[in-house]
Amino acid sequence: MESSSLTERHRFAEAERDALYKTVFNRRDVRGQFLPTTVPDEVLARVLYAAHHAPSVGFMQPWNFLVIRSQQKKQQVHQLFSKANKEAVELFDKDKQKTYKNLKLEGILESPINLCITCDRTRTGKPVLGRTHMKTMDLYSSVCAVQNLWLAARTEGLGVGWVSIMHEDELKATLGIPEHVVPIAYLCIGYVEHFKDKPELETKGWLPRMEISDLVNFEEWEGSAQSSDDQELLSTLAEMSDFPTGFPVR
Ligand SMILES: Cc1cc2c(cc1C)N(C[C@H](O)[C@H](O)[C@H](O)COP(=O)(O)O)c1[nH]c(=O)[nH]c(=O)c1N2
Repeated sequence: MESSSLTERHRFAEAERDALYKTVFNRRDVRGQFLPTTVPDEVLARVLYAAHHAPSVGFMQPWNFLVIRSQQKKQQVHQLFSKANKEAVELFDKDKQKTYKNLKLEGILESPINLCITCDRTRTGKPVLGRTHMKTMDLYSSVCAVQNLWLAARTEGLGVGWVSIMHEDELKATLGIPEHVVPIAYLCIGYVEHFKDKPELETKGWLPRMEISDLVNFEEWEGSAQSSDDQELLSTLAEMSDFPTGFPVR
């Protein structure tokens, strides 16, 4: 078989690829524009099912999905956020504190669904294939589930906001999460008035997006380009950064 047909064989059609990249580049962390509109259960089921098809170390599938709809439970979690957020602001330099205070960093009460994605570190017993040496791999597996859900939600027109400004032990106590289970992501989910074009932390001057070509190295840490292929890759990446939205697919 010719090499060109080999490379084409498994590639998705252009429109399908565009749809995936569009999803990636238009996904946003949403905190502020939630609508109270109910999320139909079949939509929620689809994004949860997408999360459940994430990769996991040793096929451990360490995740659980805690769906929170009651305003009472949301209030309790919101209190955890408020307390931790007051502590958090003090940790930044004085000049950054003003910007910090102007950021909305959660949408716990306004979003119709809160979701806690967890990692059960004992899910398939010991040892776990692939976690024998790098012990945090189960945690990363649950993060993969979060990302699957986040992307699937974007295609459904659902906003997702990740809230991590709270004490882990307090969140566990509030949600009744047992000792051996780690809360990975507390997410606020719902339909939104609009999706922003860029991260709010970028537009509000917290931090800029870095140049990807500054983050790619070769053969070893801080290794510079070795070959013309390496150079080519770097210049292609540098050109991509020229697009205002990060990519030409809109
Ligand atoms: C592990 C983790 C934890 C958090 C976040 C993300 C991730 C990956 N983010 C969202 C984060 O600020 C956001 O992803 C970046 O600013 C980039 O913006 P977009 O996600 O591209 O819109 C986030 N945002 C926020 O307002 N409050 C928070 O507590 C957190 N926590």
